[in-house]
Amino acid sequence: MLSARELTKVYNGTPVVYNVSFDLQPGTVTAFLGPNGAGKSTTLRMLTGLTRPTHGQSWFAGRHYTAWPNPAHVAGVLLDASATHPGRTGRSHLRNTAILAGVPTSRVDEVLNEVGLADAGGKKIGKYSLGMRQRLGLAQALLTRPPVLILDEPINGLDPEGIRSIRTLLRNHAAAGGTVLLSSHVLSEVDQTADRVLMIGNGQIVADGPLRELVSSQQSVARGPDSARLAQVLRDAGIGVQPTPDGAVFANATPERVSDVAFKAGVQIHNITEYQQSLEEIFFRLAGGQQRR
Ligand SMILES: Nc1ncnc2c1ncn2[C@@H]1O[C@H](COP(=O)(O)OP(=O)(O)OP(=O)(O)O)[C@@H](O)[C@H]1O
Repeated sequence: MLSARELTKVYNGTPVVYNVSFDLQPGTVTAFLGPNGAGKSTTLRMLTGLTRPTHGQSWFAGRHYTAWPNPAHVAGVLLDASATHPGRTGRSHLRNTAILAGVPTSRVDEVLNEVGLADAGGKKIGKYSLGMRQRLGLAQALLTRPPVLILDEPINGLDPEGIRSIRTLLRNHAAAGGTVLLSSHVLSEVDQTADRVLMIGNGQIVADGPLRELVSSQQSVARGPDSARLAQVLRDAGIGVQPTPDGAVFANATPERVSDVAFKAGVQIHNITEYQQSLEEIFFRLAGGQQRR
């Protein structure tokens, strides 16, 4: 299990990460979501010992990352995909990393294959596209077959096929009992990948929960033969309503409440569904309104 307690980082008197706590369980993919500058990278750097917290602690299976004799075997980390020598080939970069981590070099071709770089292993990293560098960073993180993956924006720069293959890879890692924490500032990137979302805004966790719970709303979209009458009876019951462009009624109440009110007023409803908030809407509701400390 990966745990963080009250992780806080203060730069020049300003907290850029404040009181961030979570526990991540094996078998799960967690997305760490927030806009640019929200504090995602700083948190990941604190977890992996690259930045010293001003306050708070974190543990991988009971010990801080850097307290493990060979941390690369505890967690595979991708923090900055550009931190590689451009004159080396992808394969030679991974071979060096494998030797340092005590991994047989036969693993290098395996992992190049896993991330879809089998044909590019002999090419100089300087000639790699951003997406290829992301894949190489991921290959490096996977080299030791670590139980935990900590990935900063791993999907950034990938084409749709790349996104699909990384999603599958991360889901498979979790299905095999691994723990994945990936950051992103693009909500749609993680909506088919993550079981759980930790949203961070201005350095603080603003939401934490399964994706399904975060997207559920207390709002409905109802359709009936007489939308104007339906809207009127809902309004009379104190429910905020709005017509939708396609002739339905958007109501600020659960489908159960809307159905009850309409039934009592004798107004027909043909179809009613809970309104599904997009991740963008949730994010801006929760994080967008936060004031900087
Ligand atoms: N070494 C540093 N010194 C001073 N301020 C820093 C330092 N590192 C990060 N910051 C500031 O901390 C805040 C959080 O940055 P961080 O990189 O953690 O955000 P992020 O959510 O990862 O954003 P991005 O998606 O842009 O990488 C930003 O305002 C950033 O300018």
